[in-house]
Amino acid sequence: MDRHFTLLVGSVLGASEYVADAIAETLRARGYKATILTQPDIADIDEDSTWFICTSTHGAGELPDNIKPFAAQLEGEDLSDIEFFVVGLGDSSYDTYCYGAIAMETLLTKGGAKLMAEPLHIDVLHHPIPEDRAVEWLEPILDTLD
Ligand SMILES: Cc1cc2nc3c(=O)[nH]c(=O)nc-3n(C[C@H](O)[C@H](O)[C@H](O)COP(=O)(O)O)c2cc1C
Repeated sequence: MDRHFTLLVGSVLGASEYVADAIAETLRARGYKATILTQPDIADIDEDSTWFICTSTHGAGELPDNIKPFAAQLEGEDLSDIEFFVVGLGDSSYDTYCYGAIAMETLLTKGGAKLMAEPLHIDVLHHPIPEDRAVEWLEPILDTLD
């Protein structure tokens, strides 16, 4: 019950930040601690916390600029002590749908981190209020956690 989540946000236009806010609110309502990092840096993450990636995709399947340095920090790191969740925002009209979220998942998994639930990819074409979809996905997962 004393789990601490660190939300690691990748966003250009702010939608993923709204989603991270809603996730943090949901976590806090359950008694968990939640910290949001909008300029994620490995040095700022509480070492006992569960990581919660929340990122959109921009460009041709690229991560938002604000999370790129963090992604670079993870290259080659031993992440075997890390447990993590992933929520990605994307638009399914792109061939590179949710590639940013997939890239983060791949990096973490490569480092040995443990994925705690099947990632959620939110298609903003079909979910005009992505934070509602994120909370709907998260609630039943939290029912089974700890
Ligand atoms: C210039 C541009 C490029 C985009 N490229 C992709 C893409 O390659 N793949 C994808 O799934 N979504 C893509 N999107 C959709 C965004 O990921 C989506 O609008 C998301 O909600 C933006 O979230 P943000 O406000 O947190 O950045 C793109 C959007 C824009 C404006």
